[in-house]
Amino acid sequence: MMKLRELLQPLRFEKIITNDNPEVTSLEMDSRQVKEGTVFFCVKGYTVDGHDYAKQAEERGAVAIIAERPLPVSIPVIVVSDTKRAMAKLACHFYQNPTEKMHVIGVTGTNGKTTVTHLLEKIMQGASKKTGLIGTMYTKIGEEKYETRNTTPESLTLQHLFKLMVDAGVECSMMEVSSHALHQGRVRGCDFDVAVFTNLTPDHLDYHDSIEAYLYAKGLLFAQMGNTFRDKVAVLNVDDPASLELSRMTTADVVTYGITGQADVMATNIEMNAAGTTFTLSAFGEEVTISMHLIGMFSVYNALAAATAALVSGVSLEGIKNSLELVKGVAGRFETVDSGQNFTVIVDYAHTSDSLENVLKTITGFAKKRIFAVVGCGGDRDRTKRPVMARIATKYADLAIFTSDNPRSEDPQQIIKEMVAGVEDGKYEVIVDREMAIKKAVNNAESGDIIIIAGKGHETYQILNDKTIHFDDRKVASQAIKERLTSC
Ligand SMILES: CC(=O)N[C@H]1[C@@H](OP(=O)(O)OP(=O)(O)OC[C@H]2O[C@@H](n3ccc(=O)[nH]c3=O)[C@H](O)[C@@H]2O)O[C@H](CO)[C@@H](O)[C@@H]1O[C@H](C)C(=O)N[C@@H](C)C(=O)N[C@H](CCC(=O)O)C(=O)O
Ligand SMILES: Nc1ncnc2c1ncn2[C@@H]1O[C@H](COP(=O)(O)OP(=O)(O)OP(=O)(O)O)[C@@H](O)[C@H]1O
Ligand SMILES: N[C@H](CCC[C@H](N)C(=O)O)C(=O)O
Ligand SMILES: [Mg+2]
Repeated sequence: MMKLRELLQPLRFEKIITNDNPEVTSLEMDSRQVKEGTVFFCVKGYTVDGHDYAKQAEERGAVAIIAERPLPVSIPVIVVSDTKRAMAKLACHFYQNPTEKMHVIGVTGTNGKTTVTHLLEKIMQGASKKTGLIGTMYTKIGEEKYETRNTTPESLTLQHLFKLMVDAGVECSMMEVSSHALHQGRVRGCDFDVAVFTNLTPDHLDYHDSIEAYLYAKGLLFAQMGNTFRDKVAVLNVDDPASLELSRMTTADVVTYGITGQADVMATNIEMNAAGTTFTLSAFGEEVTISMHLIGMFSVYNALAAATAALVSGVSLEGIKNSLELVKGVAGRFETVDSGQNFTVIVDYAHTSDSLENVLKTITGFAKKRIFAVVGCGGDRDRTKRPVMARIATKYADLAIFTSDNPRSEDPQQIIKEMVAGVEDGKYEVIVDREMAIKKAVNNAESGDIIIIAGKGHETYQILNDKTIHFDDRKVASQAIKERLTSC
């Protein structure tokens, strides 16, 4: 709680005309969440204009409104030039700059953010730190989970979550920082101690105008670490050419990791099989051998990214090894479904061309028989990845089954048509209904075959035009396997 005038103090260059000084109980940008004592921020969105909800906010008990123009309400309206900028600033002030009170690690990049933050969570917990985590699947404070709508929430939610973490005694917080969030300024005011870059490959080109614009958005995380030498560290993937550009955008110390290029933290002697991966991790003149359950070259990169961030955060190599070796996996990422069948079923969150190619290459490395790939592409998302993902699926799989993955407002048949346009060679079938597509793969698999069901991972829903239905690839696959086994 805070008085209005105190809340507005950080707005140094805005003209504030009000003599009122009510008690402020909360900050909201959604009129439907407004309560008695709320300060409501009017944000011009991609769908509607929050200024149109000022009256509703007043009726629900708002005590003041922050907006970009005067509004016909009887509570004070503070007119600012950019509501979102003011919102991030006031959120930090209202919640007492929580990120300055913890060690905060931000992770950005096209693929691997959820995995790296989860690996880091385990490593920091192994080092006896109380942890917080914000990302695609949930926000976690200690072991308690909170649902969030976006991978990286809007500043008001974000600062509130960080405040809850501080109150709960969290010492180290890991968060995924999406390019959308960076571009929209959702993380303004966050005091990142370490920023990690995983990789940059094409995605979200519906939102960002070009791959350069996409990279620029990612770069904001590193630029945002400030321009003074303050013990900040940028952890960059030396094997990804985008890292060079990112290093130019930051004044933080740069610590690199990699496999092929020369880096500060390296993985060598990599040996992989279907059960796990062993490699030598060397860093600053020391080395350890790590045997982890995660598989695939991309998992070695994720382990390196997490290990490097942990090292620069003060965790020992031995501690990192011990924690990484305990990790069984991350939900929905290369997660196997075992319901007593004699073939392998893997559910994975690959929803970009690069991630799909990575998982399929990994599977090809240990497949002894056929590979079935059940793949779809999201509606209202980057259309350029559709033909590429279909081409990759047919290149590596013996049979690709194209199906639906959250068609949202689009016609699922049309999405699949755009996928099919990319097929150059190889066998594919189209089964629009995802359940039927999974059943087809399960019913056709024989002993030793591998089915990869890609795109939805941990998701427990399918977003259709007019409704969202419950849908869990792991449950659907397990059910299909059981039905097949009982019918034999
Ligand atoms: C394109 C995009 O980023 N949209 C985000 C944006 O929504 P929007 O601009 O459409 O909001 P809007 O519906 O127009 O509403 C504008 C304002 O009016 C307010 N409003 C609206 C209705 C009402 O009755 N009363 C009211 O006050 C809203 O609360 C809001 O303040 O602001 C919302 C609130 O912060 C976000 O939840 C929403 O994310 C949507 C759900 C989304 O799908 N975003 C994706 C693209 C995204 O951000 N993804 C990244 C991850 C990507 C990745 O890692 O691969 C992420 O960080 O989640
Ligand atoms: N380092 C990596 N390089 C390439 N592909 C990866 C990497 N790590 C994971 N993947 C693939 O990407 C998928 C998504 O991984 P993860 O959820 O960790 O990424 P993310 O960056 O959090 O994705 P999102 O943008 O949806 O939040 C995995 O299921 C796997 O197929
Ligand atoms: N963070 C990603 C997740 C995509 C997951 C996939 N299942 C889809 O719906 O396209 C996005 O919102 O673009
Ligand atoms: Mg994620």
